[in-house]
Amino acid sequence: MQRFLPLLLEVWQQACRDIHIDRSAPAIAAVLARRLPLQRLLLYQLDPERDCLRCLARVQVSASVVLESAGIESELTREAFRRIARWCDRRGVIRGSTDALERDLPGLRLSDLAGSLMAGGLVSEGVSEGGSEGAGLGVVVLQAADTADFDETHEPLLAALLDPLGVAMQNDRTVRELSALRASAEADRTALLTRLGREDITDSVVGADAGLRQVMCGIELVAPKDTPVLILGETGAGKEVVARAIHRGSRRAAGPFLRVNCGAIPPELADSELFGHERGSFTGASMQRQGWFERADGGTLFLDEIGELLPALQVRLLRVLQDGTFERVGGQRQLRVDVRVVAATHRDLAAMVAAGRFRADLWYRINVFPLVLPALRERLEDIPAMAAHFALRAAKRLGLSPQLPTAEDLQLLRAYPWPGNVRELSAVIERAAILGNGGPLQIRTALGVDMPTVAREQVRAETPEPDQSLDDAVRRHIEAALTDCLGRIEGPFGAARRLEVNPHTLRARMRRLGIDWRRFRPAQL
Ligand SMILES: Nc1ncnc2c1ncn2[C@@H]1O[C@H](COP(=O)(O)OP(=O)(O)OP(=O)(O)O)[C@@H](O)[C@H]1O
Repeated sequence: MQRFLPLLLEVWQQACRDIHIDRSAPAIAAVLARRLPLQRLLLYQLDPERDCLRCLARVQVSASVVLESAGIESELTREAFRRIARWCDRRGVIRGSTDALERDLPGLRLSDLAGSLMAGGLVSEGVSEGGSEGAGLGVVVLQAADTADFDETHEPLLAALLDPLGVAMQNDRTVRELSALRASAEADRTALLTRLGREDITDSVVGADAGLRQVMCGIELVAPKDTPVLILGETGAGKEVVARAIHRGSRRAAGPFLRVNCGAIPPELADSELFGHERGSFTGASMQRQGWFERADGGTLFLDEIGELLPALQVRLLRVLQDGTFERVGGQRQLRVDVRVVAATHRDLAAMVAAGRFRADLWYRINVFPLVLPALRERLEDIPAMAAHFALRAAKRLGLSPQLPTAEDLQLLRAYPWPGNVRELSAVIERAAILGNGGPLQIRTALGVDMPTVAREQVRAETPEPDQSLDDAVRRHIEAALTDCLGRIEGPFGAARRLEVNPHTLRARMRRLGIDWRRFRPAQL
């Protein structure tokens, strides 16, 4: 190893110069060409989600350019993928002809490369020889010049190169994942704002001067303090709207507002989601991650559906609320954050405490200032303003001329019991606007008043329980698509195409909802 140090140093330097490996590869190849009879350098990345090998860079040394076949993917059978991944995990090195390499690593398509070749397996940084399976990152292939062959003295050199090239590939992968996540977050934000019919998130509380007057008085009193707030109300009544209003009225308004749906956190990741984890603290924790508490530092953390919080997390949450400290999963260091917690639930928490399903000490801690949000049927005076608000919003979003509800429409809306509260009202108005198609709102039809009884019963039977959260509905929808697509996400037969969303957005949503594509892959694939 000692004798390769100057060369390795140069390779490390080139690898660090540009985090995108396809851009650093030509300089790395030029450095290697001074010690090896090198004609081409090829870098392949393993994609475990799609069982394929993707060519990231294919450099011709004489031209020092990345050739066009970079980016091409070869789909592998499950067995071939596993075989190459295991070989990479062992940091394998092979020398021989195209046939020999393809025989030992089936799936690595090298048929257009003639002459003497060497290949080496790349793994994530920090995984020792024979380390955990699944660290395999990719393969580096070197092709000798036409007039020369690689010999056994070249193998130790390639073995020494696996470290810097592995790190370069890991960095490349991380940066790609981060930019994909960022793009999907941006896309989600834009889509959300469009769905809300807003240019930006400037929340308005309809009914602030009428049915919600008392709630607004409570918000005004408590917002400037750092006291925890518990918002109680039926599903869709506007608990998040109230939580945001508290945040806006607090000294933390310029800080982050983060919402966590406690019922949608996958149990095995719950600790890490809330409190973060240190790198390597469990399988799959390839990077350090900040949890929700750290990310909400200086702002407000909205714990929605707090009644669903797992018992173990109830204990940890109590500790953060008491002294503001916690540790990341796998970490020793105590972290201190300045976070105001606003919690919400549609459940009867007092009854859950009495039944032993929610910790009494946590309940006292979060129940310092409860705000009870009345159901929509208890504040019928808000219906005209809300119906007008949602009608104008729907017209804007659908590109239709604005139509307001008539007196007869309002009478119908007041007579309806609204089990789904404001969320349901907003959906009914949007449906009425679509049915009206620019003409008067079709409130009767949208409410199902004109439907024959049989059809109405059928709709009712198919309507999800009001208790089913939006996350549950989205999860079921994604899982159905993954089942049909055998776990594939991208490509013409992938779930993203079927759901008409960007694959990055779908992956981010699956991560958030804790959906693992592998569950949908048939065993033989
Ligand atoms: N007072 C209000 N003014 C304007 N829009 C409202 C109001 N209340 C609720 N909404 C709208 O109704 C929908 C549901 O509100 P929100 O998500 O705050 O309800 P929630 O009680 O938090 O629901 P869940 O219990 O399902 O989490 C949102 O689109 C929200 O913008």
